Amino acid sequence: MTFIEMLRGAQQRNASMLCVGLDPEPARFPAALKGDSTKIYDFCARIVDATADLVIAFKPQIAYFASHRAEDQLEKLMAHMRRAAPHVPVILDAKRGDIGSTAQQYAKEAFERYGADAVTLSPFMGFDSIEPYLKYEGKGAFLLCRTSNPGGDDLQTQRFSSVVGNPLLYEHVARLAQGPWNLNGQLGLVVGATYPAEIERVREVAPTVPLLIPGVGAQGGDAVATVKAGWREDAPIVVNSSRAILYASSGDGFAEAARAEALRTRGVLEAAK
Ligand SMILES: O=c1ccn([C@@H]2O[C@H](COP(=O)(O)O)[C@@H](O)[C@H]2O)c(=O)[nH]1
Repeated sequence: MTFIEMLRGAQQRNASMLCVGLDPEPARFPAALKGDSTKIYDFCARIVDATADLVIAFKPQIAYFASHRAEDQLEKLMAHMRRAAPHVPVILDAKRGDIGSTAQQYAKEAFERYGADAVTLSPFMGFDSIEPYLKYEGKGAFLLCRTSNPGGDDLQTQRFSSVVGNPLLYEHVARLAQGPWNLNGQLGLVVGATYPAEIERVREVAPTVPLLIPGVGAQGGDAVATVKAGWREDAPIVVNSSRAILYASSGDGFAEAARAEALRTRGVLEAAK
């Protein structure tokens, strides 16, 4: 099954466009696990088990594992998600971008080592830095387009004057992902929930690619405006929330609190369709 088919399947089965982001910070774990980086797997597996029937996808952010030398726990978590929630696609948030030969290694890491269904990529180095990922049939790749952080303005909203029509850089990325770069329908775009007007613009330029939309929850993005701007029957949107769900409670009932927050967020998103 391809990544897009998995997304559509999970969207329907779980009536959801919510993605739970797995950004484990041991310093924020509940008392029994607090500060212990050997418990990253245990913490994340509890969150996965508590929310697997509520999500369109899970999104582990690789830096939260690598910074604790916990790649082995990420491998174990990927295997757990595959076993416990086989219908839920996993997007590895790695934001890779490098020359082709190195990109081949990153693609192998994402799809073979970790078994991810999709990966996030920076398009900054051009098509030959993306191509190695597209060789993995059925896997997905989300290109950074209009990111959720304020610094996104530094480049992404600048005019690209050498291209016909003088598009903004993020509009140009959207156009490439909708058309010439999207050889086998594997590409999607990352657009921040903190910029709903730009989500709407991206949807005009790229009407049929899936959008990964981080920024609701801890970053304060507007969930309702996000759905109004980006949701389409025929092109999934994947709205990510990480910290607001993971750390909904710092008590022993953290997994139950995470489920309650995921249920609430899913409800807000669905009601805005
Ligand atoms: O534009 C972007 C791209 C990626 N992210 C990632 O999403 C989550 C957001 O976490 P919250 O706790 O919900 O704020 C995190 O992993 C980022 O690296 C993003 O925020 N914005």
